[in-house]
Amino acid sequence: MAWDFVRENWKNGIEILILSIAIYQIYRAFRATRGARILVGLVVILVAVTLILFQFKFQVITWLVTRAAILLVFALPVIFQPELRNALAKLGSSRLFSFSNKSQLDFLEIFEDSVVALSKKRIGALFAIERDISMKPYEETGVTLSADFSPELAMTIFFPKTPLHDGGVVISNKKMSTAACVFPVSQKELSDRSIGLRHRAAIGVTEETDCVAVIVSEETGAISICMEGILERNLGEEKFRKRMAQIFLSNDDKNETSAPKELGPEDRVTASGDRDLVSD
Ligand SMILES: Nc1ncnc2c1ncn2[C@@H]1O[C@H](COP(=O)(O)OP(=O)(O)OP(=O)(O)O)[C@@H](O)[C@H]1O
Repeated sequence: MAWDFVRENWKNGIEILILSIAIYQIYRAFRATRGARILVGLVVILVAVTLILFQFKFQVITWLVTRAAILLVFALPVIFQPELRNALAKLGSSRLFSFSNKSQLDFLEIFEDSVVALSKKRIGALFAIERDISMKPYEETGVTLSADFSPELAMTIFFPKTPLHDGGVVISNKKMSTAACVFPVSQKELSDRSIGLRHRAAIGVTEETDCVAVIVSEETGAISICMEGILERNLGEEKFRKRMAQIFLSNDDKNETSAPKELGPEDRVTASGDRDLVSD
């Protein structure tokens, strides 16, 4: 009996499973976005109205609601325009910036050291490391540098009251491409009201592109990483370096990554030590 039931309905079971996974994945992708709230609101109104109409059988209102539901289908791409744009851009792009060789690994190490030095000196900073999606629209808001990354330059740019310290630095292909860039400030309602504009700009730019933002808080010196609009705050030095390696060093680079990690601290190019530009 039970076997017959399974034989007759296994296809329905698989269908339900596929649909559940798809709906859950869509929910996961969109739950933190502004569009999700609008959609939930619309769906709740639609379900409530449908239930009322089903109960009372109002013909004219039923006709109107059915037409409105069709309009909703056309409205969805507009409501989810930022999310769709992001998803399509990710789909159509290829990986241009992966740390796959020694020079790139060196860059990562210098970058980490610079961020740690900025943190120790409590110099507020915001970096956006470009990956697959172009950051051109944000680069256009800033001042072109096209300079090799160096701890000295990072310090000079973000040193308070200098002309370029306001805004973010875009790092593209291991170079500091632009400084003083204005990033989109996230519209997401943040539970933590203490999160200021620098961190919100990091959330905003990583919501719009696939870049990795690294933030140093001027107030506390805390280092944070932001990806896909998710902020990982107050990472200590060790955790910051570990997360950067996890993000940028893919599995097939393991052999190359292990070598520099074995170097002692004296072998590293540090922003403090010899290269100290700004006194504590
Ligand atoms: N849209 C933006 N794009 C890039 N940088 C921005 C943007 N808005 C603000 N900033 C930067 O953030 C600085 C102000 O930071 P604010 O104190 O509001 O933020 P915060 O997240 O609390 O950071 P901190 O912990 O460093 O104080 C500005 O001086 C500017 O350099």
